[in-house]
Amino acid sequence: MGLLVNGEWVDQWYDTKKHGGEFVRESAQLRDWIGEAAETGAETDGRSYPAQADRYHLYVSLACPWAHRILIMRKLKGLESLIGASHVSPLMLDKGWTYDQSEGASGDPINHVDYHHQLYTMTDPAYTGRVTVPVLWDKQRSAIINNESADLMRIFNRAFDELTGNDLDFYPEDLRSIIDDVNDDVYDHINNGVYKSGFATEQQVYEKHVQALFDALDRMEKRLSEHRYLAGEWLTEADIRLFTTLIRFDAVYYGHFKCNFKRIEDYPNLAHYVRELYQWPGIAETVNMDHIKRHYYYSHDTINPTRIVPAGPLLGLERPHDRERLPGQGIRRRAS
Ligand SMILES: N[C@@H](CCC(=O)N[C@@H](CS)C(=O)NCC(=O)O)C(=O)O
Repeated sequence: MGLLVNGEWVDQWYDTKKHGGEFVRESAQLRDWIGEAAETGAETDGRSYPAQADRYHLYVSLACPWAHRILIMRKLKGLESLIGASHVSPLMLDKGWTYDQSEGASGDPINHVDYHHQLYTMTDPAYTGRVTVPVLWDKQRSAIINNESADLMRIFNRAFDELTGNDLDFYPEDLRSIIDDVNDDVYDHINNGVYKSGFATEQQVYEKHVQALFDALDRMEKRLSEHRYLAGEWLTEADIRLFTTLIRFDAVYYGHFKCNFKRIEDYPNLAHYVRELYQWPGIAETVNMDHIKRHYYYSHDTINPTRIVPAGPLLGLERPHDRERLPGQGIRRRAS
């Protein structure tokens, strides 16, 4: 694993020493938009490009929780025929993410690159920073349009609606303040909290983040004991953002990242909630447990030097759930 420095690839693990043993996530740098940013609730000073069929291409990892959000949005917003997708190999080693088909990648039919970092240097030959998935690629300009999953969710939620006729709204205006509050808590303490726990290189830093993670899981458990979904009766982007961490939790974060006060299976509401979302039409097809487990256990050799990938656990995600006991209305439609 590494990063680009002035357009040159440097093989280097996260520098936690610089921050007293803390993993500090770098902000995404490429933040252009598609369609009207204001309509999606976004504030951006990036440029905006038009929504067009077959102009954009998504590059993801099937292992990555941030990329997974976008695959779910692409599926539920009916964008698969308009926006193609390629996935990297689950093994992220000295050259970073690769499109090596012999290692489980899809290959790259658009730019024919071997390494994901080449997409960044095609965009900016002097790029300095981490090379992350997901990215949305503009085939017309041969450049990355945006590499921040939170932005891409909002773009997919709105920009292509006139082309697809899909008016499902995962960020309804009247629920935005609740969604924003939940997102802040979930992002800092859960989505990023598992990484801050797992990548910590000092005992007290790990303990601080793992405690904050489980305090936040307790808050979500309580919220979901009263409401079918995080923002109430409607399934929103907040649920998708929590789901991609929960679905990886018992298989990866509990063991590999030492987030082990409890499993998700031990929380009655979270356990049933994750099953409801997994069983939501289209979502199970976006979950690839083989890539998820192989990526983390094989790529992070500082944490797991033997690279043995655990055989279990058996997750039983197809088991029935009890979420119908709470009132739910599904996904909001923009017109309603
Ligand atoms: N802010 C980004 C973060 C994405 C991210 O960190 N992706 C990970 C994979 S799960 C990655 O590509 N990491 C490579 C690295 O940090 O070098 C987003 O949400 O889109």
